[in-house]
Amino acid sequence: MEKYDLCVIGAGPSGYAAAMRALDYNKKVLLVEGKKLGGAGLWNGALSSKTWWELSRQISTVRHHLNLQGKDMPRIRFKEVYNEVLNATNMRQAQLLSQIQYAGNKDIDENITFKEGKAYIDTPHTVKITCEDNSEEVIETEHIIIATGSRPRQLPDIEIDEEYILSSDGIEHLRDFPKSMVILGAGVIGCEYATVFSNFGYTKVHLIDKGDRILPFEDPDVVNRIENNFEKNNVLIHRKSRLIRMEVVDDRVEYELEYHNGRKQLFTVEKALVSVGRVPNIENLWSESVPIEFDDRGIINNDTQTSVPNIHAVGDITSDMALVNIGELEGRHAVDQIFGSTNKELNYKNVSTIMFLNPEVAGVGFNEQQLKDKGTDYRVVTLDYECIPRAIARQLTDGFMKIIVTDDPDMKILGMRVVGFSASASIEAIALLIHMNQGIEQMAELVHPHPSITEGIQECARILCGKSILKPHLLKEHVTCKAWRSGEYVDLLKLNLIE
Ligand SMILES: Cc1cc2nc3c(=O)[nH]c(=O)nc-3n(C[C@H](O)[C@H](O)[C@H](O)COP(=O)(O)OP(=O)(O)OC[C@H]3O[C@@H](n4cnc5c(N)ncnc54)[C@H](O)[C@@H]3O)c2cc1C
Ligand SMILES: NC(=O)c1ccc[n+]([C@@H]2O[C@H](COP(=O)([O-])OP(=O)(O)OC[C@H]3O[C@@H](n4cnc5c(N)ncnc54)[C@H](O)[C@@H]3O)[C@@H](O)[C@H]2O)c1
Repeated sequence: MEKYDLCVIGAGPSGYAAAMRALDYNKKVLLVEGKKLGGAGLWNGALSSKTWWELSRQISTVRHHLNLQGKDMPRIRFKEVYNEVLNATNMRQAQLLSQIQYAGNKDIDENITFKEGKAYIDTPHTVKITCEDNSEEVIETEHIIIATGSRPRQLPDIEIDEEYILSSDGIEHLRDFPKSMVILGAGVIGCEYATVFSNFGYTKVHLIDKGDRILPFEDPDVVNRIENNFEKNNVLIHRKSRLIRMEVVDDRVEYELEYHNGRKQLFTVEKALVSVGRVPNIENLWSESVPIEFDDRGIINNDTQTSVPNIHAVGDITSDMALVNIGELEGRHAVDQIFGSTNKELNYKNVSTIMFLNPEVAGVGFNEQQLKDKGTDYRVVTLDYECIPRAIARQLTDGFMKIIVTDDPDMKILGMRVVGFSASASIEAIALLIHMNQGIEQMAELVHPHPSITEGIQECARILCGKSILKPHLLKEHVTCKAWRSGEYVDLLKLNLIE
């Protein structure tokens, strides 16, 4: 029986990051993958959907410029776009694979073996691997990391056939851009694909959520901007209604809504996408002799360690945020816990996120909604992209940024949201300041390159410090500065409290 220091089950971003970190400790590592190296970090997931988004943005921009000149856009074929998506995912997979092949070279100290097959934990120290040809192998290991990820959640009354009613795993089964598509679930995946399909311009998108608004976890000012742009782009957002049924009838998707006033309405579209969250892949993973505790949100763990001391769980298989950066963080942390001497606990307070919408939305730290729920007072400054020279030069002035700080003289940064072009790049500086538990003074004083989007952040910081170049009381349409105190907003500009 082959023996390893560590067996990592699942080669998505979390498992891959864990395996690579174990090499830093000169350990003998086995990485097992049941489907495709890269997991949802690449396939039907993060990289593929972002490539769809980037391509859809380019097409939408070209169409806009051609329209301005009174010219028609040539027809873009689905298959050609799909091939570009495939090139991107293949390119990334080849990189990941080449690292493994190099590290698998027995002549070098670091040693990793990659096996394709379904892993099953027989005992806390033995793992059975079943290959596609049904051959089986059992290996022995000191430690195990479970990184088997998640899959789309299904609803009991709606059958996903991946032909007419799709999950996010089925987008690539499409043969052409559908003329119409309803998206059920207006969370991150639903809104990102609504953006992609409406950007390409061939699909009339309908959007439904069980909540009162799209992206229910985001602040209303952010959501309003995204909703307005959806509607400008011909997306139909169903409001004040609930879905009664959805089924395939005569090769089309029929769905019925009931509105708050009791009225019912029937719609027919070509395709449907169901994006109502994801569920952890915990089935058929361990035997009864391995008492791993779990609930319907995933494997229960303490700082990645499961109820079986030599078995850790990381990434989407746990109930923490389902993101590539979180999976990688957890994968690396688990290895440090196992082989290192760290006693630092994982910290999710300062996670940067980005949603690929129209425009993109980046965030770090708390939003206003979360702080209000916690009962925390704060100050918040917002600045329109129309005040940022780089955005003007790019003619992408649709957006705004807001910085949220503590409501005291220290003005420690609590969070930030940026809605607009290059949003993700601009939050990094703020993420660092939060990490360092710093106030905004540093940001106000730095010399930023010009023209850059980060100059907008600098101006926000200066507004809060009362020393801005753009005087907020003279630019009231583009700048707000207020405090949330004891359950209501106080306008800091009106009261002249900051200048
Ligand atoms: C459409 C979509 C878009 C997304 N966009 C983003 C984004 O922009 N940014 C972001 O940060 N996150 C994004 N995510 C989330 C991100 O993809 C996941 O959080 C991330 O992939 C989780 O990584 P993981 O390694 O934990 O799991 P996965 O990526 O799901 O990988 C798990 C792997 O384990 C394998 N496996 C399962 N069971 C077994 C077994 N028994 N034996 C062997 N192997 C097994 C699976 O085949 C899979 O390859 C997106 C997700 C989706 C679906
Ligand atoms: N850019 C990114 O970082 C990115 C992109 C895509 C996915 N992801 C990750 O993948 C995860 C899963 O994405 P998701 O969009 O599937 O989940 P989600 O939790 O973001 O959204 C699910 C949506 O479905 C709605 N919903 C649930 N049940 C419903 C029902 N019966 N009828 C109608 N609506 C219903 C919810 O109200 C919610 O708005 C995300 O939480 C995120 O962690 C991240």
